[in-house]
Amino acid sequence: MPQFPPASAPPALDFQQVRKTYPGQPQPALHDLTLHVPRGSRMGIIGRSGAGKSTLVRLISGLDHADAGVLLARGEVVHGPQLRAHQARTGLVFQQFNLLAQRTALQNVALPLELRGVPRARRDALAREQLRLVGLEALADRYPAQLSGGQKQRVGIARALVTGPDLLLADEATSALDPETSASILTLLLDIQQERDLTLVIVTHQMEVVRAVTTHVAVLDHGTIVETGETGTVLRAPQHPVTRALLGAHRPQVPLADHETLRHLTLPDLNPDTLAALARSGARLVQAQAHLQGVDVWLAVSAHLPLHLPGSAPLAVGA
Ligand SMILES: Nc1ncnc2c1ncn2[C@@H]1O[C@H](COP(=O)(O)OP(=O)(O)OP(=O)(O)O)[C@@H](O)[C@H]1O
Repeated sequence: MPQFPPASAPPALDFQQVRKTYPGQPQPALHDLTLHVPRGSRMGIIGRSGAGKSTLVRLISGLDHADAGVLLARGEVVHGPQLRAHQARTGLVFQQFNLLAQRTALQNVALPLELRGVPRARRDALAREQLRLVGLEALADRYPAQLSGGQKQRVGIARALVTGPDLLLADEATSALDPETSASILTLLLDIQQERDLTLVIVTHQMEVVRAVTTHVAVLDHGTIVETGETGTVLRAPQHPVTRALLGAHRPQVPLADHETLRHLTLPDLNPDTLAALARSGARLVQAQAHLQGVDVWLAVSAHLPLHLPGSAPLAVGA
C-alpha cells in the first residue's frame, strides 16, 4: 500500500470551488471544481474530450488563472508572488514533448536551468544526471529529429525534473506514443515518482493509463469533478455513469448466450479460490488483465445467478 503523509499535511493541490470561463463563452470550462491531490499520490485526472482537462492543466501549471474559487498548492494560495514559487516546484511533461529542434537533448534538458542563470558547467552536469536517470545519457548530443517518440518524451521528463520539482504534471504524456512505448514511459514515471517521493498528476483520456499507474483518480465531466477516490475503489465500484462509460470503453466484443450478460470487475487478484468461486457462480472468464490495482476482469455471467466471490457479499448482476 502506498504511504501518504499524515492527514494534517497540506495536500499537494487543493482546488476549492474553482471556476473558469473563457472570454465570449456562455458556459464555464470549469465550474464548482473541488479537488484534493494528496502529497505523494499519483492522481489520474480523466475525462472525455471537452471535459476541461487542458483548462485544468493550465490552472495547475499557473499558465492561466481561475475567475473564482481558490487554488492552494502545498497549503499556499497560488497567486501573486506564490505563483512563481509554485511554478518553480512544478515539472510539466507534455503530449507533444515541446522540445526545441535546434538544441540537443542535453541542451533541452538544461534549458530551465539556463533560464534561471545557473552556470553552464553546473547545468550541464545536472542535465546529464537527469538524462542518465531516464536512460538517455548516450544520446545527450542528439537533436530531437534524431530521436524516437519515446526518447523525446524521456528528454521531456528529464527536462521536467532538472529543477528538482516536488510535483510532476503529465498532460497526455503517452497519448502520442504506441502502446509499448507508452507502457515504458508510464513505468519510468512510476519509478521516478517513487524514487523522488513526488506527487504525480496524470491528465489523460485513457482509462488504461489511470489503471496502470495511479493511486487516486478524479473523473472530470462538463467542467466539474463527478467522481473521485482511490483508484482501486473507483474501478471496483464506479458510481457515476461517465466513469462507467470510460471504463466500458474497452468492453470486449464476444458472443454471449441469451442468458448471459457481460460484467466488469476489478479484483485484488485471480487466485484459485476466486476462479473456483466464479465457476460455481456460473461466470465465464472472458478477459483478464493485471495492473497495479489488481486484475481487471470481464465475465460472462448468467443473468439469473448472483455472483459469489470469496470475501465479498453476493454481487448483483448488472452492466
Ligand atoms: N481558448 C479557449 N477559448 C474558448 N473556449 C475554450 C478555449 N479552450 C477551451 N475552451 C472550451 O472549454 C471547454 C473545455 O475545453 P478543454 O480544452 O479544457 O477540454 P479537454 O478535456 O482538454 O478536451 P480534449 O481532450 O479534447 O483536449 C470546451 O468546451 C472548449 O471548447
